[in-house]
Amino acid sequence: MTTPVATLSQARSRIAAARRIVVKVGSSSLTTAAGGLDPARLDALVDALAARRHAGSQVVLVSSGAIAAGLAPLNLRRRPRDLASQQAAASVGQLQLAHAYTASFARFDLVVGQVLLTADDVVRRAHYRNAQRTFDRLLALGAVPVVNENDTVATDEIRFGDNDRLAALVAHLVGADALVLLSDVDGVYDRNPKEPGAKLIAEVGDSADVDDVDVTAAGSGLGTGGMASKLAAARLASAAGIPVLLTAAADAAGALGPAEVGTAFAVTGPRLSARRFWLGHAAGAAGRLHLDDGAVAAVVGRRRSLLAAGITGVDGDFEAGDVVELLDLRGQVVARGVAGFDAVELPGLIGRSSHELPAEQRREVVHADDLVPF
Ligand SMILES: Nc1ncnc2c1ncn2[C@@H]1O[C@H](COP(=O)(O)OP(=O)(O)O)[C@@H](O)[C@H]1O
Ligand SMILES: N[C@@H](CCC(=O)OP(=O)(O)O)C(=O)O
Repeated sequence: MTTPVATLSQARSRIAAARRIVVKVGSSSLTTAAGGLDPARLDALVDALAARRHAGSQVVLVSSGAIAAGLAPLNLRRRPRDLASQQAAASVGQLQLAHAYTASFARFDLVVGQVLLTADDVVRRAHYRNAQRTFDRLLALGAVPVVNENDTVATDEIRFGDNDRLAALVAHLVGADALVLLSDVDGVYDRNPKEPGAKLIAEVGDSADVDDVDVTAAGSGLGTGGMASKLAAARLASAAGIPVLLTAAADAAGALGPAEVGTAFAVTGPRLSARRFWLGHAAGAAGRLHLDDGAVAAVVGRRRSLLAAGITGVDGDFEAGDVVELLDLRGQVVARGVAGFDAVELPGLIGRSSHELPAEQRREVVHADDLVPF
């Protein structure tokens, strides 16, 4: 169904008009049930991306499927559970993916560039600036960046965990105008879509509106995240000013044209500066600071710096410059920030007022400029 842009919801018209768009496709949409890439589906996706490119938009593709594509060549019958076997499968499958995209985009004289990222690459300021520069240059040169998690080197601690989240982070990193999540289901349903009577939710004004939706039904078994990780990614992007469309990969041509398919998420917050976005959302806090109620009120309520006097405990082995989580007395994460001290220095300082501390230690434990309250 094609609708004139003027009658589309605000989210849908922004997605239709987006100049720079990040599209994420899940494993289940690219592979056969037995494992191995499905060339027909991959080509159909690339047809839709190339059409959008030729209509004047810049496109960044976040593609899963490395692990699934590596199963058949390694004679693995199902997705392995242990990290080392997943990494081995991804190492084989990523080459197949890259080759398949290179050949498929070449049908349209489009060149692809591979970008493999770990969560660490986007949590470290110098790394994310490098990634940002690479994306910008690839796009300026007319290439289509094809992104995946760098599965072969990512350990549990530095994994994004799922590519839905990676896609939301990349959408912010590249300053995208829209994020499109393509899956094997054509949108968010009010319950397991396989249940009779399940209804598609076409528009989400505030992602809290879908907090109560049942997303526990398992997906294809080839992907990782399921619907819960897609909703979390949509929440992350829409809160940072990026509208999101979630639909089926089979509807990619419609979703990237002005067709009214899937579930559209309106933006719920302003664009954040790159620094504050990464601080708040990038994975991998290196430690935790426990705050008393007064410190929570100062940091979250009044946007003040965190001083040693309001800290009741310290966990983790972090260094000054690392990202840490700030927790209230009930154990809820209330903010994230950059530590101003190494963890080993803090036990001697916490709970003490500034005037009790030696001059060289009389400074903020987390400066307000380096702090993102939730
Ligand atoms: N409320 C819901 N609405 C839509 N899909 C849901 C819902 N709950 C569970 N799902 C399941 O989520 C699956 C999509 O997740 P997943 O298999 O991880 O996809 P992908 O490989 O595209 O990342 C769908 O196959 C669907 O069965
Ligand atoms: N990096 C992994 C991605 C795993 C993942 O998030 O899969 P999916 O849930 O299908 O998007 C791979 O390429 O297999």
